[in-house]
Amino acid sequence: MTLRHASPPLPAGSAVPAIRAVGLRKRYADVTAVDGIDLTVAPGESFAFLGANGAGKTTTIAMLCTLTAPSSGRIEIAGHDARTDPAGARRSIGLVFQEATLDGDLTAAENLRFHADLYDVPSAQVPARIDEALAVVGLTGHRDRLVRAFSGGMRRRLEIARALLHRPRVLFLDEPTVGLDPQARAQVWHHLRQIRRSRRITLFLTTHYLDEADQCDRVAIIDGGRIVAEGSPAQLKSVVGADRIDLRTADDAAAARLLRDRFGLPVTAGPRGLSLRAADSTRVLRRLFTELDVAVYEAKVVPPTLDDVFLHYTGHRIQDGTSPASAASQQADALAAPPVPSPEDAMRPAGVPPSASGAARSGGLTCDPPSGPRHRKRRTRVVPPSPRAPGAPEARGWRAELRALRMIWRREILHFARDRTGTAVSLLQPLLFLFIFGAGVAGLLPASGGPAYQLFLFSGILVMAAQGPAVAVGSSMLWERQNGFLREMLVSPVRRGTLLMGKCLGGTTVATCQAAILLAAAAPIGVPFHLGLYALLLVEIALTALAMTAVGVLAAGLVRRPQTFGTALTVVMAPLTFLSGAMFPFAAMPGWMAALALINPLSYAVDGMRRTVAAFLPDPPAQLFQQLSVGPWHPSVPLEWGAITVGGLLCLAAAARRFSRSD
Ligand SMILES: Nc1ncnc2c1ncn2[C@@H]1O[C@H](COP(=O)(O)OP(=O)(O)OP(=O)(O)O)[C@@H](O)[C@H]1O
Repeated sequence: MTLRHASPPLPAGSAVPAIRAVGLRKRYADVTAVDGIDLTVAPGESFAFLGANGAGKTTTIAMLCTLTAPSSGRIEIAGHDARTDPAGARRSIGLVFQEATLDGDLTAAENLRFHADLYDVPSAQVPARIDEALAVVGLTGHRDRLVRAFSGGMRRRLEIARALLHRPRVLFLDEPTVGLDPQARAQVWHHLRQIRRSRRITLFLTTHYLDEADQCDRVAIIDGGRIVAEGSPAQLKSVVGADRIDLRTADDAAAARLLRDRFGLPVTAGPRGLSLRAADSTRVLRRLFTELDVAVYEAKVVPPTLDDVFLHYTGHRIQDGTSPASAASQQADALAAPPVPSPEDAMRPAGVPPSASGAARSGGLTCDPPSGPRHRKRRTRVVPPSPRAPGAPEARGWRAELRALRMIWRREILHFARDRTGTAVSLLQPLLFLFIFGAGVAGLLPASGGPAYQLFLFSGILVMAAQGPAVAVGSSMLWERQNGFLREMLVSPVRRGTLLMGKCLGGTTVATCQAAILLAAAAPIGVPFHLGLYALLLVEIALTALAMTAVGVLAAGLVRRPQTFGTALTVVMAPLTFLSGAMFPFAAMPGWMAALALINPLSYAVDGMRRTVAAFLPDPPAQLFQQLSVGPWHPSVPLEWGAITVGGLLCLAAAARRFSRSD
């Protein structure tokens, strides 16, 4: 049975709740993480979701923020239906994730700028908003420092600043202070209080810290995926009602016996003395000092806390750690902390469940029917569609999407420009192939070409240099998923297709730049200097990079872990490179290998570039520069590049389709 204090009436003029969820449920393969949650949060309210580890807090917040699709149920954020108008819902929310989701390789200001562009904050306002957001969280002096050098508390404050930048109506905070030291926690809360004072923003936070929940207007206790109690901290505590009296006496055993037999009060003994509950603690204390035949050294009255409320409704204390998902862990919790009976429980007739007595006692409570399978159907309500929230921004147009695309692209370029070591290392392999492997093999082939072998190798080296960083975009997406940054993009109102396109264009540009650096090696190995040739090679490198980036992002949609992606990449790309004709001519391949080369897309890129180089050579050795052929037919160069481009675009479409469906 769920006990709920009636939600406060919405403030005048705000008919649209900040958050409304009805019958929210999320089922993973073998776990029901959220099991039928209904809640309404008014604009300007602060609302805490209090629950132990695994209770379903993060899953609920992920659904409310449109990051995870509910298995069933309905969500509205500031009047926007999360299913039919996810962009509207996303524009209305700011989210501070449980794990840091900042880009450590960007500065604080760059992280904020990135966010402003994703949310299409008017360009003219962006510098002032960045200054303001940094000032609100006390980070003005750290504006141009790389975030990777920030402490945990500074990162969390920067995330709060970022979440506020687009002026959301609702700020979601998932365990905002988890892992922070007490000083950093205090700072975060100081800033949150300031933000609440200065803006009429709705705060929705999940926490398992009681003091944080205690500061909120309303608290919902979640256990096993269900809300078991909801109300203001004072209302919830009033359900427990009784104060706790901690006693130190001259003889605890005798005192406990007397308290039970003479006073009729259930007592628990602990390492720090005796504990009992009393609704009228003042009267009980007076009796203790006058009527108990055992000396009382110390008596401490502790008013009910949210932990007592939590214990009352869940049967375990929140500090006990994980939510008891299984009967075994429930037993362990029960053993670790047996529930202290409240006075109502003590007075309750046998057979009446504890929460029923609480409901009977507390005025102003609303009581949902029990949530067993028989009753669940009756709880499902149909919520009529809400009008659009007043002042809600217009739907995003193509300009906003273009702006986001440019920013995502720019971030890739910034990473590339700052990672000089990475660039140097990835250029090393093709250079080693060209100058060491190439020079060595050239010595073996004096009759068929000699130094011409390096000319032959050159196109393969260019493809290799473009292909590596291009495919690696898939790996970077998986790392971003793992370190959380991808969620910053996914929770924004930007279309997923735009996010993917931005990553692809960024990857294509970086890969093209890397391979273009190798054009500097063209003259030393004898490629004639001709601007037309260099321009053609640059276009071909870019087409190769685009196609391989698309392959990379498609592959990223098929695996979950970046480590798996890295291994798969080595296993797949090494044979494809050898089978592409990059290092030996098609004519030298045995029949089975030549057949495989024909179905290898890299072969067409290598062949296309090689034929471009050959067209500018005065006398290319025929044996080395033999074209790729399907029987007697030689595909033309435009056909080869057309096939590569179409193949790349098909991969991109498949990747976009997969990306738009993933959580
Ligand atoms: N992607 C997933 N696949 C399978 N089970 C999941 C997934 N995400 C969450 N769960 C399960 O759903 C339940 C609720 O998890 P959730 O992360 O929402 O809890 P929480 O209250 O946020 O816990 P914490 O305080 O530790 O973050 C847990 O049993 C968890 O193992």
